[in-house]
Amino acid sequence: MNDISLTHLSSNRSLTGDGGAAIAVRDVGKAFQGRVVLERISCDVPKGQFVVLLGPSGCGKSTLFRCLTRLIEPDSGTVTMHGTEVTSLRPAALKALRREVGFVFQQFNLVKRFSAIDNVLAARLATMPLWQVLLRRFSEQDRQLALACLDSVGLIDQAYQRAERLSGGQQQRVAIARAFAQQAELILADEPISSLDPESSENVLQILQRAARERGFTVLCSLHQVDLAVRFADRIIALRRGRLFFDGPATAFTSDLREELYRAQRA
Ligand SMILES: Nc1ncnc2c1ncn2[C@@H]1O[C@H](COP(=O)(O)OP(=O)(O)OP(=O)(O)O)[C@@H](O)[C@H]1O
Repeated sequence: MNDISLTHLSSNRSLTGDGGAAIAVRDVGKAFQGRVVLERISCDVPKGQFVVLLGPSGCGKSTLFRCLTRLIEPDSGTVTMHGTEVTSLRPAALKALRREVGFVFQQFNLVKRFSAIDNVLAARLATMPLWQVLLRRFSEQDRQLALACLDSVGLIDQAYQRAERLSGGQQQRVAIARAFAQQAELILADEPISSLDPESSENVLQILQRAARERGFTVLCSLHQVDLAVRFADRIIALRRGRLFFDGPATAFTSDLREELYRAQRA
């Protein structure tokens, strides 16, 4: 891999880590038709860490996830990302902020008939002038970056394969490579392994973990698999019935707490 690609593979922030929060959530509340789904949630996602959001089905994970970039509008509270208060942004600024976030979805959201590299290059469209977009004229530098991103998820040999011919795990890795190519500081991965087999799941989580540890990305990822969360995450945020249940290092999320989190749901 050449120098250009290596340079561009890190997120824009310093790898030394300056502490502080990439995302600060303060007193966020949300109700649907009068039913409270999130109750005054406050938590931080520290810069450069791999943070997993956990909790039983229906506890409000997706709602909180979507409130972060206002795909769902919170009723109250504030969300701040890298010092910008997301909750007070006007539509154009909000749109620009969303472009600074690498989203990874459960269903990959790839263009199936495009090759892996073209899907990754799609991340560069927002930075290109319209005429280049229309002609799909990507610069050599963008192509090198896309190849480097595919290489970093172990898919360099599949770069010109159509997305629809790749396995689910491979497609999710292309989606992660696309988020890398965006050079966003923050990756939000909403249940990225829920449709993958165990081996592919571990592979994807390893890639996200390395993105934080070795490249300085901040990664927030919602999961259902507690064991994998404890194994891979630096930090865990757990919700129970719309309230914050746990927010701390993964090593402090004991088996008793795990039991309690899910017992509460059954009660
Ligand atoms: N648009 C909506 N309108 C009404 N109720 C909603 C809406 N979105 C979510 N809910 C409700 O809010 C609660 C929390 O849903 P949410 O999807 O955030 O939970 P979750 O923890 O992500 O669940 P899962 O793990 O099953 O995906 C659920 O009871 C759900 O039915």
